[in-house]
Amino acid sequence: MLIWSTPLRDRFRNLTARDGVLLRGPAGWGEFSPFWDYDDATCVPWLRAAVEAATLSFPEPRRTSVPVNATVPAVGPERAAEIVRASGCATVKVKVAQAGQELADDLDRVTAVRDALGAAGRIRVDANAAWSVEDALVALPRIDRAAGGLEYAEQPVASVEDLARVRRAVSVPIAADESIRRASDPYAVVRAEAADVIVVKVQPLGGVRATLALAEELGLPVTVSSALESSVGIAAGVALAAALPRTNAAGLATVAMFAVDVTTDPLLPVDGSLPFRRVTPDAVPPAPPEVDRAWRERLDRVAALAGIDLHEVLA
Ligand SMILES: O=C(O)CCC(=O)C1=CC=C[C@@H](O)[C@@H]1C(=O)O
Ligand SMILES: [Mg+2]
Repeated sequence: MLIWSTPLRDRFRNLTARDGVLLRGPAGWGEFSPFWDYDDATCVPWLRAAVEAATLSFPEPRRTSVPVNATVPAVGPERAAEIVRASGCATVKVKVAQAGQELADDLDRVTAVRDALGAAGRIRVDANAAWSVEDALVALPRIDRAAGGLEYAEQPVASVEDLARVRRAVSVPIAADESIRRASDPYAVVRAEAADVIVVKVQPLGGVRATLALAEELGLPVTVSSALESSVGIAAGVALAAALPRTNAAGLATVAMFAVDVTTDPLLPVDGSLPFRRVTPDAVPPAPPEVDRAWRERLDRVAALAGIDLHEVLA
């Protein structure tokens, strides 16, 4: 077992650092890295995903690489343009509706992204459920104009009912993220016709196979996205995107946000794509002792809750 920790280059999801556990099993390495604000029960599918990656091979890929989006946190316009240019990606996801910021900040950021990206690239935004319906109806048409057309808006509002309301009222396509990965009933999005696209993530949805099955049942166009994993976890996201019949540009270029990765051969985009491959952690940035201890205790608690004997599974 390896425990890693890295600072982030820019604040993201109110985080300035990211850490997690890497587990080695007969098939390779798996990652367990639920965010610290998740309780133990919520972490059970995250552990199942790690165990799957460590014990089973990835499903047969339909493609050897997957296109990815650059991810722009709620930074100022100059930094946003710099991230876009450095990424080489033709699709960019921009965070909007950050607490403490104004719509003007979102418009400046999105305008800078369009300038840096050029006319041909796609721009999507993610509000992480921060708007009310009223806010979304004001903000989305203005951001759509500043972007010169949005591919879609991810989780503009929190509830499935409100997503459906916003979707009916604006011309911008709507993607559901939290309404899929944090929901007890991901099918509610389909029943309510609340989204044009679903965003899926391997760890919160319990692994590559479980997520493939869910995506097939939901039947909507899919964007695979990361949970801000190290390259080990990102490899499982690439495996999912590579196995899907069709996929939008995936939100898997997030190792670029890390100051340090766990490998000397990180999964960073080349010409806007990531290759399908396993990752071996050969340069793990160690966690401070208290973080290391907290992960070991958390892993034990979640494994007990999940009924998983890690010694047996990973041996
Ligand atoms: O999708 C991307 O471009 C990057 C990943 C990403 O945005 C996220 C990763 C981890 C946690 C989430 O808050 C966030 C998201 O909301 O999609
Ligand atoms: Mg999201």
